[in-house]
Amino acid sequence: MNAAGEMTYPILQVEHLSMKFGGLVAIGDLSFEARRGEITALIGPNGAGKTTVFNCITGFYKPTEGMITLTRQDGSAYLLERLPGHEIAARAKVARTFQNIRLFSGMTLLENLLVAQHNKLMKASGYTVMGLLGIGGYRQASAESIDLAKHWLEKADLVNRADDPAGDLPYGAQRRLEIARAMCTGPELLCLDEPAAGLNPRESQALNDLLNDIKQDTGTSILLIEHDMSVVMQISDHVVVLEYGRKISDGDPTFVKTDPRVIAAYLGVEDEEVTEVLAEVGDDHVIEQLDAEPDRAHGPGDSSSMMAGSISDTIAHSDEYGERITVSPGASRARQVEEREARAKARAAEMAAAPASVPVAETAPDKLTLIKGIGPVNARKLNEHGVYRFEQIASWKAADIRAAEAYLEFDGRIAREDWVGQAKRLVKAAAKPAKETAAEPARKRGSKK
Ligand SMILES: Nc1ncnc2c1ncn2[C@@H]1O[C@H](COP(=O)(O)OP(=O)(O)OP(=O)(O)O)[C@@H](O)[C@H]1O
Repeated sequence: MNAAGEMTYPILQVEHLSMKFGGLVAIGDLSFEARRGEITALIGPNGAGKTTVFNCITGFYKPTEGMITLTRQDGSAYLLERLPGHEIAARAKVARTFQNIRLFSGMTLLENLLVAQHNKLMKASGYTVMGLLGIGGYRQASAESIDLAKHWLEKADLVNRADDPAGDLPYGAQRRLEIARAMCTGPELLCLDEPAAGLNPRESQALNDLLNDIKQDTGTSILLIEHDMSVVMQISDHVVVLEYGRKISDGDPTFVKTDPRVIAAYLGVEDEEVTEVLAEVGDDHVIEQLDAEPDRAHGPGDSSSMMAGSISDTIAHSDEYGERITVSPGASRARQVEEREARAKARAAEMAAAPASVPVAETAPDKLTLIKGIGPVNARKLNEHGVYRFEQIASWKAADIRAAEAYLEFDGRIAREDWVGQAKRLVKAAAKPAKETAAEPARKRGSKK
């Protein structure tokens, strides 16, 4: 309910959305809302499932499970997962842009915006040649379309180039033209897939201005996928963060920016980078939270990355080498979680108590930070638990990895970053010069014979 006492429904409600591609679960039990008249950003690392969510909303994919409800200003509601793609645009009034610019590059800017209004013009023509010749409402509709196109060219700061081919525009201007074209369809929800990708700071600013204009002047709600945090943080009213197809944070930009789950999981950065981000944020509270136990209030906490919302499926993804990675066998059953954590803690304690396979005192410890993914903070934590050597990490079995992940609160990350493989390679590299040195005299002796 708003201040005037009217019921206000979110424009978009995504409920328990799942999308599977064969055995791969790209989205798992995702729920979030986009509020009317606001800019909602959907962010997350590469492969988090953002574009898949867009594709489900705009009818490119039919979700495996879940419900996507769009409620228009007049109160009419549409279940988008049941509508054919073209009706999502025409009836539910959802428009979108793509990660890769899709303009008619040989047509002028004005023509691009008129083509976007093709459906409206054809309707006005009554689908007859007579209509196209100017009888009936066609002439008026055509004039209105030109006015609308000019209006959006002005808003996008492109009116001076109305008669140039779209392909001649600089990249940032092409992005704005795409948005202007989408606005010519009169959407109530505008979905933008990485509109700031490849823009320089000046172009990013022009984009921010255009999106703010759209929000303020037309009341159009915007759903935005974006990697450029300067855009996200400046213009969004609400941010939803995904990781591996699941929601890990949801709130206003200030909340999300300082959410340890986002810093640790979304940014997926080295410890030192996390520390830098925290230093920038200047929030001791966040640092305390990172050191503390998972925050159960924000999710079932079945994993150390503290995903919000329960999930009944195993989430799996391809890594960069095309291998499947199981992210988390999700279950919001607290008991199971506690048992698993207790097992992991016991294993971590065993690891700490067990004598290191190489006596630490005899040689200097290895520089664990050479393993990608281990920063100084976690190297210290590992040292505290008796792990000093690449050899120790190289010999980790699945249970050790789980224990270390539980201890470092790095759910799935150690496996994903293949610390064991990295450690093995480092052990091998360290052994190499020694072998070569040993082989050298033999070779020399051989050559004398
Ligand atoms: N059509 C498809 N068939 C099979 N797998 C797919 C398909 N579309 C997406 N995926 C997989 O789903 C997962 C999510 O992909 P998606 O493109 O939605 O992520 P994203 O968050 O948009 O990533 P990026 O930021 O890199 O664009 C990835 O593992 C991807 O490989």
